[in-house]
Amino acid sequence: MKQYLELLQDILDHGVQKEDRTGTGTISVFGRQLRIDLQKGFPLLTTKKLHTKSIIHELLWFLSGNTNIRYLKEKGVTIWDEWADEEGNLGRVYGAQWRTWLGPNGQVVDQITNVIEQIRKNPDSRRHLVSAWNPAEVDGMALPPCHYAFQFYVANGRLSCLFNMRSIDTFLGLPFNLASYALLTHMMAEQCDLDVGDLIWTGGDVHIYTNHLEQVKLQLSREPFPLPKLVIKRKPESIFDYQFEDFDFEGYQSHPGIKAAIAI
Ligand SMILES: Nc1nc(=O)c2c([nH]1)NC[C@@H]1CN(c3ccc(C(=O)N[C@@H](CCC(=O)O)C(=O)O)cc3)CN21
Ligand SMILES: O=c1ccn([C@H]2C[C@H](O)[C@@H](COP(=O)(O)O)O2)c(=O)[nH]1
Repeated sequence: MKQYLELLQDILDHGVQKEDRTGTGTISVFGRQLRIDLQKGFPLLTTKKLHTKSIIHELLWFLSGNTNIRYLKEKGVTIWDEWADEEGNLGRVYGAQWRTWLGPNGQVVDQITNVIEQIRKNPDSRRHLVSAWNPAEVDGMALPPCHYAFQFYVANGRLSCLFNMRSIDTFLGLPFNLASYALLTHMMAEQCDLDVGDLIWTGGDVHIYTNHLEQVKLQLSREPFPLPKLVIKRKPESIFDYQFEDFDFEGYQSHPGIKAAIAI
């Protein structure tokens, strides 16, 4: 994850001060890309301890199509609490767009099922795309999608994934997002009988909140450990049947966690 640490340094070196919606203040750069070879290990940060439980449950929750935080709360995951209403609803965020995109004539589009079917049947297609950015529904969401679209690509028996983010909380959010899409790529690859290839991240407004600067410097002072290996213990019937217990990050060695306030 040298690339991630280089990105933090890049923002420190080139970022401009920018006010933001949350009133916290950021330093920000515009337009960056990271490329991670998933054959070389699982991209879980080692320069601070990451809460893998939150990452796995959030992804399973997206895949289930659910947009109420009840499931997360039951699992002890609190990362979406601040954005939910009194009933726990977030509006038609990620899960709803991935699984039940609503078409003009009342049709319901399951983008995840469709993309898997297409990867299997027509691997060379250049249309393996899932979009969470639904302009007609953005106003009803607690937070418009930050990771708004992703695309798969098959070559030499390997599945690669490119995901796009419009706005990136580089210290708190991005380590979660990288691990989440890496996990999704491994699951999709297993379901399509492919190996994993590259994970490519593209970012628009890539920022560090000004109240994360000390934490960033601490992280940059640490020496990374070797990356862990993801073990998926079984191959379920479908992408929707994975359970938390199916995943193990073998050999995950990290520096201690670093506390930071989330900008709301
Ligand atoms: N400002 C901001 N940054 C984000 O990354 C973000 C949002 N807002 N809003 C929506 C979701 C929620 N996400 C979050 C929310 C909290 C943590 C966080 O506090 N992480 C702690 C551990 C918390 C835990 O897992 O229980 C960390 O140290 O990584 C991370 C991502 C990602 N997204
Ligand atoms: O998965 C996520 C979700 C959110 N973020 C960050 C990016 C921004 O710091 C905020 C969203 O604020 P906007 O004003 O809507 O851009 O949340 C993230 O990094 N990853």
